[in-house]
Amino acid sequence: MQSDTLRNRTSFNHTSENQPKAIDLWDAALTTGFPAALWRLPNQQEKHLLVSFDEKLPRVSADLDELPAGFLISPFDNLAKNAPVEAQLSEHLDTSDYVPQTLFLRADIQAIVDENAMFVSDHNRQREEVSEQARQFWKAVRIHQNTDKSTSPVRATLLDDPDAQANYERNVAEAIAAMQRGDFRKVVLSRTKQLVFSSAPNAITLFDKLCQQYPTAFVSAVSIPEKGQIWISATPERLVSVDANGIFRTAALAGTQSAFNPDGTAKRPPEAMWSQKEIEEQALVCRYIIECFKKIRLREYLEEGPKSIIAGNLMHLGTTFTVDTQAVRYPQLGTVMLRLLHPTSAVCGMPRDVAFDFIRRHETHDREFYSGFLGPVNIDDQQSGPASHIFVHIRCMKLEGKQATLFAGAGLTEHSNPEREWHETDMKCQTLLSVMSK
Ligand SMILES: C=C(O[C@@H]1C=C(C(=O)O)C=C[C@H]1O)C(=O)O
Repeated sequence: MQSDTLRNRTSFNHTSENQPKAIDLWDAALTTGFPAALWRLPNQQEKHLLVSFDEKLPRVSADLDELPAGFLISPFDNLAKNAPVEAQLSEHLDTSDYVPQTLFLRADIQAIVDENAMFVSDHNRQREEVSEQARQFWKAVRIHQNTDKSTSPVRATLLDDPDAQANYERNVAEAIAAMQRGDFRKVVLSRTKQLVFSSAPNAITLFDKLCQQYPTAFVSAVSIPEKGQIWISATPERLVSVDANGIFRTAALAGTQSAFNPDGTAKRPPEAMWSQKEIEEQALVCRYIIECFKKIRLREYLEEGPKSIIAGNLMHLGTTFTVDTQAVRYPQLGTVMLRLLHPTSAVCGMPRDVAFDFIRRHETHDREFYSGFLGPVNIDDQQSGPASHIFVHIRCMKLEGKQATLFAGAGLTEHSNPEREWHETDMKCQTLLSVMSK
């Protein structure tokens, strides 16, 4: 197969011999050093894969209206490194001193994989511009197609940090004291957990297991060769979506409990009991979203919830907000809300700037892409037109060869209990850990 034969959309039937599979495209991207993203939207079967021919990814501002088809991944702190926190969080940030940190993987090759076939299209900018990259890439695909993929199972070992719990609980206690003094109302403190594998695991295998185990999550694997990292996640939290019909969606998710009863049976969401602390915590996220709508004087939103929502091994309280951008004549709503919403109080706190500063002073790890956002932008699926689906990057891990770092946080209010919050972050780590022992 020559790249020349791949104009716009080519379909490969999995049943015919010697056709590449998604794993061949993914492995070829890894060996040629091209960035790649693999994802599956909530409640969908089809999987998507894209490969970008930019070895160093462009840093962009997350403008859903301007960007071509691709995939965004933003760190938690996605603002100017050189601007003070107050300036960064101000709505009036002068964008001329602003160095965007959001990475953009342009869809130079895009594949949609469903049960029977794979459809590949190339969005080559100027064909000549990337013809050498395309040649290298398809050559690598052919090599991978003919490579035996049977690998021995990889074992994951948790690296114990004996001080981690005490350090986390001390920070939580300080946050509670600050909130009792009235310094702020909510903050999300996170921690990490380190793992080492017996050999570098294949991200696609983990991705497939996550897709199977969490049908309602946004599951993704993003390879960023310039950082030597692959980020893998199964997040339940939608930040901003604008579908092919111009329907905007966002959600307020907070409050956490196990989705199982102590006897191991699954809880029924409508019967879940929530404490006042959790109800307030989630209400703060709703209020934050409504404040963002108020800033742009948008009143025509549909609010549904809060309802108990299953997210794998956990249950959360969630409220969804929907706007018909065509009816309200606000086509840029997705871009504007993305800018206003991130970081929401589901991952930062309230008031946002004070919570952001508290996190910066207390967390000893860099959150990097954890609690940032990620997702496809202006990507066409098989039926409708282009759509963008951006999610909050939680329930995630960073893979660097054989090493993995899991990230998890818990929303704190003045009524929090440090030990319980630690336990909550442990349950959140289980979302990914549970597929690694299988
Ligand atoms: C911060 C995380 O999750 C967020 C915090 C929650 C909470 O504090 O109850 C619940 C869902 C998410 O909005 C995480 O998973 O790391």
